[in-house]
Amino acid sequence: MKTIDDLSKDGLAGKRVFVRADLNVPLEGATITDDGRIRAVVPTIARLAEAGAKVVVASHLGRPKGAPEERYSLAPVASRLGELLGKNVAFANDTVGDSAKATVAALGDGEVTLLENLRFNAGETSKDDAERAAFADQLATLADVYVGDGFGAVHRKHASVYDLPARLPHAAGDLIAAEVAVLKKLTEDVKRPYAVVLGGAKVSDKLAVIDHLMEKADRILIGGGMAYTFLKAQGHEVGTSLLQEDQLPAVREYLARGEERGVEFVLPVDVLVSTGFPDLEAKAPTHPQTVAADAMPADQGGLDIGPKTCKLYASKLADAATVFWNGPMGVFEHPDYADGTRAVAQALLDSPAFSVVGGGDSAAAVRILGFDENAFGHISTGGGASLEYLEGKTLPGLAALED
Ligand SMILES: Nc1ncnc2c1ncn2[C@@H]1O[C@H](COP(=O)(O)OP(=O)(O)O)[C@@H](O)[C@H]1O
Ligand SMILES: O=C(OP(=O)(O)O)[C@H](O)COP(=O)(O)O
Repeated sequence: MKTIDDLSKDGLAGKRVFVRADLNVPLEGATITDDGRIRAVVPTIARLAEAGAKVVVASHLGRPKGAPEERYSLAPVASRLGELLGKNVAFANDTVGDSAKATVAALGDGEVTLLENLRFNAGETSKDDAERAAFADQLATLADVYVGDGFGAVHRKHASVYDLPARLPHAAGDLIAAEVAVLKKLTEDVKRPYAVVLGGAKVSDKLAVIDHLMEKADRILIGGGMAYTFLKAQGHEVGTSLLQEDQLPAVREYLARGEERGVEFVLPVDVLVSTGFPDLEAKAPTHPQTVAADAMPADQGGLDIGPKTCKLYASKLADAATVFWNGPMGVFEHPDYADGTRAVAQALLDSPAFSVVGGGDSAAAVRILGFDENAFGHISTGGGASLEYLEGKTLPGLAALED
């Protein structure tokens, strides 16, 4: 992959450089609750601006369905990016429309603009090659050079990630280069025992990587929204919990294969349950009950791992030499359901293991719960992206940056 150093050889002053970042940060209303993903790409943007480039930054936020939705606007991110860069960031309130064209045309050398959410355009995520290509053609008119630095989205075959770099001279940004350097080590020389902790809410995406992880990991600990498909596969009631019904046969097969191959699956022994989903903005107390994982009431859902599970998971991480963790153990955004995630983070710090924490929300959780991010081996900005990288897959957004 070419780097910014390679691009710099031809000079960047006066060139419009499109930076595909992952600025998909957690928001409560218009308040950014963790700006880690913005800080992670600031060095790349600052460096390009210092070289005199006209920097056009673009990202997705959340999962809007191809049309504008106010709650997924990147406007709050433009302000924060400006504060972190120490310079004004002009915000274009569309992606390839009049506002974007005018804002980019008005950029002076060394100035920065942020475009509105790429996913407000159906072409960004379309499975139809021609539709994606048409959107990439429109994006290409806004730039002379492409820098891919949205590591968290490199596993997505999306127009700005995959199709656009084919249309412009391109290189990897400093964040992608740094992420790949660390994760590459985990694919080559992993010290054992190797434990993987999986949780979070993107259950279908992440269940798919377990097949391969079983070839690599000695132990797989399951929490968060992932846990209930496993508990159900074992025949337990999971009430109103997140459940990937169509994956039950696959999960049963994983459990059977794990037993055969000596890969240990560690599942919750107790969980916190409640009726309904907690209000993450008001954060009013919800009085959850702790129940055994095989005795969940049919009218309630699991929102965190329980105290016995926290102890069990800490013991399974204490003697690991390498740990990869993606996905919070519960709905950590609400204080009633943050203890499981806190316990796993603490267990990683107490363990001598080299620990990699990956994922927008996992990384945010570690910081929001007050842990020192520098105390972990590596905090990756990508969850699905790092899991698929570890799987050995060709990631569209990395392949597109190759020469
Ligand atoms: N039991 C659960 N039920 C519903 N959502 C959950 C549960 N456990 C965790 N979550 C949610 O998972 C989300 C993060 O999932 P995900 O996006 O997969 O992680 P990451 O961004 O780290 O890859 C958090 O917003 C958290 O509230
Ligand atoms: O948050 C992200 O991924 P992650 O939750 O796996 O870390 C990325 O921004 C990708 O978002 P997507 O999973 O909606 O494509």
